[in-house]
Amino acid sequence: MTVKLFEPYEINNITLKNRIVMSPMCMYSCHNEDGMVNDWHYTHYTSRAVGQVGLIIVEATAVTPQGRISPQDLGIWSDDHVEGLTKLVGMIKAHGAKAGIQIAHAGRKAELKGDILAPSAIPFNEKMKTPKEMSITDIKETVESFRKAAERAKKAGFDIIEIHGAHGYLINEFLSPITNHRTDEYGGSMENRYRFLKEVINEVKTVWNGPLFVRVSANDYLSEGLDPSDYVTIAKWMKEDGIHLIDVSSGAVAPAKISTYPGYQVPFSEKIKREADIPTGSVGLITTGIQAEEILQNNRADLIFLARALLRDPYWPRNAAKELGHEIEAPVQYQRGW
Ligand SMILES: Cc1cc2nc3c(=O)[nH]c(=O)nc-3n(C[C@H](O)[C@H](O)[C@H](O)COP(=O)(O)O)c2cc1C
Repeated sequence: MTVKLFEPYEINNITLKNRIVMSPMCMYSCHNEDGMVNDWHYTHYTSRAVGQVGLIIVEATAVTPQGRISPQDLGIWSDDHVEGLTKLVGMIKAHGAKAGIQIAHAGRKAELKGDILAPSAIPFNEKMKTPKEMSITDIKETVESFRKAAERAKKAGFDIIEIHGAHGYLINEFLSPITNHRTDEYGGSMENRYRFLKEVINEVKTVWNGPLFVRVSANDYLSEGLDPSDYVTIAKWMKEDGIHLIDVSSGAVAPAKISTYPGYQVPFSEKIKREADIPTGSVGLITTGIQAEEILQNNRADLIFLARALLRDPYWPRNAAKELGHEIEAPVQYQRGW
């Protein structure tokens, strides 16, 4: 039986050399609150490319200054960001990985000075600021900022764009009835709550024809929130709107107690993949090659997204290959010691 984890994967004319994806992870490492890439980012991302990860997705990168989660987040809200991102993409690709970027807006979970934005004026918890309810102008401007971010990502040479629609940030806040109490065309029915994401997708697609992913939180873990069945419907709409893959995460739209265990989000990916008939990525406590291979062999996801496992071990792919009895070529520099 071939080892699927190390088979190439083609998506919308881009070929990944294997199915291993570095999941987006904020590094909160910008200096001067300017959103600029610095040496930390070059080293951090390039070392995972050297470690033979197939696709590196650069962390949640803010489409507006107000859309940062923290002042140290990476930014893509200005043309000044393109130069550093171009160098980063070049370094990632020089080591054989494809480069992706997650474009994001933090919504009511921004921990910043000044106004923060959300579909409705409901704070995340009692310690956080009450956001301003977005006007139609705020909505239109934010949708446009996603398009401009995509244009800059294209200029920087990224292969893949992922829209951050998960974890209780702005897009997730529009989708969930817990955080969206609007009475206009952006609130009420699920179709109306999807409208903001639909507009972001359509706007991004005016400038981007490469692979386009969306990360979702497929379960709010609260009875009044969304569940994986709702996300099957949303995934069908996203497929119609031209999304190529759904990266399936969960939670964080509102405080909720959940228990996590190895592969706890895999069933959500499996359900969306089967019932909406769209490629998915699975993420969450996937730590071994055998676990990753089981998910792929049983068609429960198309790509394996790894976060903390790759923080601990940039050479995770090499170790997973050993575990699965599969040979992968070492980078030239390591051929004596791989
Ligand atoms: C330090 C850190 C930063 C993260 N930042 C992001 C982010 O920028 N965007 C995102 O969608 N998820 C983010 N996540 C979530 C991860 O991408 C991933 O979904 C989660 O950690 C579960 O995967 P794991 O069990 O492999 O770590 C972050 C996680 C960590 C540990």
